[in-house]
Amino acid sequence: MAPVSQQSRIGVLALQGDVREHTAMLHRAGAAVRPVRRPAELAEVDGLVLPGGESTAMSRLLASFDLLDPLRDRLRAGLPVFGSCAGMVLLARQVLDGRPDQHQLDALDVVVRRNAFGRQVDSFEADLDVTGVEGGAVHAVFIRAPWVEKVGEGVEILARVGDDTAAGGAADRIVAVRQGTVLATSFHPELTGDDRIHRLFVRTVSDVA
Ligand SMILES: NC(=O)CC[C@H](N)C(=O)O
Repeated sequence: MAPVSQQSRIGVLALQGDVREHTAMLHRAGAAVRPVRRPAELAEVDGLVLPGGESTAMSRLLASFDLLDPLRDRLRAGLPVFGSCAGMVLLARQVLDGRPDQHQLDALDVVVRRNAFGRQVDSFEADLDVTGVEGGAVHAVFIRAPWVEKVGEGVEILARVGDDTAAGGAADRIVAVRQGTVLATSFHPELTGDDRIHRLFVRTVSDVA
């Protein structure tokens, strides 16, 4: 098999959010990386990352850059995608506390609660076991993070985090999921210098490319 770097062209949606950080991690994970801002750029990639940032802003920009329908079409056709935080919100079938004008990509059969862990000041870090990631816990950074409130049948839960502020006692919240070639995390693996989640995604892309 040819090295991953020659096989997989992975796009990073470059409209808003932490595009640079994802780009650096994908390079480290051995992928050829392209910024995606236009339909023609989207057409050329074998996988796509939707970065962390602000999902309402990103969804508006997707519409104004004429990317919404082409992206939905490619996702329906099986384009592998990884969304972190705001990216997870965009991929979800439904968002519980989304803005009424927020567009959903509906590529992941989950219901998410946006800003579920609270506001910017409630950002936190935690060490998580993530299914499919070997070599010990993943240090996860949560910034105004969503959690997954409900998963559909084909969705695999990869990680949970304890929420000790939950009403009625501590609860476990779902913070990483996979459905086929769609991967999503509530947290930001692009910010911690640990490229194992990006490697997992690059492997997924090269398996289907
Ligand atoms: N760090 C993030 O990506 C925050 C996501 C933000 N809460 C949103 O709804 O888009």
